[in-house]
Amino acid sequence: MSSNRVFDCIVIGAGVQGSFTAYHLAKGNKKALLLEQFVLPHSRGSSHGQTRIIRKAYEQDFYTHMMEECYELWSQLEKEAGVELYRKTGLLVMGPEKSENYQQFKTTLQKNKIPTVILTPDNFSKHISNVQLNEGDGAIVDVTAGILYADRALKTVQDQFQMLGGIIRDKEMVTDIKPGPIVTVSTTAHVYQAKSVVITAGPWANRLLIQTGLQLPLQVIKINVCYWKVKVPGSYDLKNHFPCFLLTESEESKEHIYGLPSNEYPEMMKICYHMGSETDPDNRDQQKDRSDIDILQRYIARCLPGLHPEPAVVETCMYTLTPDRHFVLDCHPAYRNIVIGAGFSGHGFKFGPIIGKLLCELSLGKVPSYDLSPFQIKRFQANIKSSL
Ligand SMILES: Cc1cc2nc3c(=O)[nH]c(=O)nc-3n(C[C@H](O)[C@H](O)[C@H](O)COP(=O)(O)OP(=O)(O)OC[C@H]3O[C@@H](n4cnc5c(N)ncnc54)[C@H](O)[C@@H]3O)c2cc1C
Ligand SMILES: O=C(O)[C@@H]1CCCCN1
Repeated sequence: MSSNRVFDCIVIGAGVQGSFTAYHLAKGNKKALLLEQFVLPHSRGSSHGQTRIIRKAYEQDFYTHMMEECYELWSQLEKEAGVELYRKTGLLVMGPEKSENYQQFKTTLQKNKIPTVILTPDNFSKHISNVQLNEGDGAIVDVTAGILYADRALKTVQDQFQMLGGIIRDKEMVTDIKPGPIVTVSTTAHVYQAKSVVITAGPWANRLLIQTGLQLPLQVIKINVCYWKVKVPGSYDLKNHFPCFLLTESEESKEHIYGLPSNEYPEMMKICYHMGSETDPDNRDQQKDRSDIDILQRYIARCLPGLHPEPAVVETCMYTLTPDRHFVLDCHPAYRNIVIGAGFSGHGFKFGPIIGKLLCELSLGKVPSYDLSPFQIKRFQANIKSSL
């Protein structure tokens, strides 16, 4: 095989996780190829759109710990590329004061000494206008949180990868993976070989993994990304320091509702429901369920009086959920040189730089920088399908 088809590592899928993995490989002077089935940039996976939330507020300590370094890596990338990717806004976490989930957020923030502000029903409206705090709800602000400019971040990391000598081939769908000490990867255009392969295929992960005899318990869901028009200009604006928010549960639902200050479209706030209906990633537009939008409408009419309770714009994105909502970051159980990054369960974007670093370490056979036991495949033992 000609040397321009032979690599140290091939990364399959140029979403946020694959792009950061490729970038870390190139930074470590590895010859890396990043393959993408669609023409870049595209909006058919999980990493498109202008914004994502970045936060240290989490229910589990291990995510908060990873975010400490991750903030530094985002900032390094900003400096390296001379591009602004993060804007601090704070994240207002609200939820029934006595509920387990709200208490987990609060405890993790406080235990890890993350800068916070606690709001009480008495001083809430002095700090946050145009939001009705549910009766019995607590409110705590993760001051470190903010917005990541997602599309810009994706382009930046792909550009940096190429500047470091990395190769991206888009419009090349991987059609076959042949495991072995040297892995052979066939696409719709060529055949390549590499010492290791990283699969970061988002909602299509199981489609690729089946070729290696493995199926993970992943569920792909469609998210309606809704933008709501403000009644009074400026009232939920980034410029007026309106924060991101996350509601752990409400009268309307046990699932999170979350929002970002108006930014991408003038005077529209992005508010979404952290759940959706199962979909086939190639036919996601056929999934027309809008019960999530009904839940949002009811909440907005009740608690966000400055918004019209009708979505003005609805876009589409997908989550790939694991049963416990924790990521999969592991080597293939039968082939140690095939590494899997999957199941980011609707909260993986902010971790891109650290996930890229970890997947790169796994692909090089190095000891990973963090304890990856929460992310191992063997936790699914009971519901894993394998023909191995
Ligand atoms: C509405 C919404 C809001 C979110 N909000 C947040 C947030 O606020 N904060 C946060 O941290 N995270 C958030 N997330 C989650 C985050 O965006 C995802 O976890 C992350 O984008 C997943 O990235 P990925 O690289 O795994 O998947 P993807 O972006 O889907 O990338 C996978 C890529 O693999 C390619 N591919 C698949 N199969 C093949 C093949 N056979 N050959 C070649 N290429 C292939 C696909 O085309 C795709 O480009 C949100 C997600 C959604 C949908
Ligand atoms: O990862 C995040 O920060 C958001 C929180 C709410 C649900 C969607 N993802």
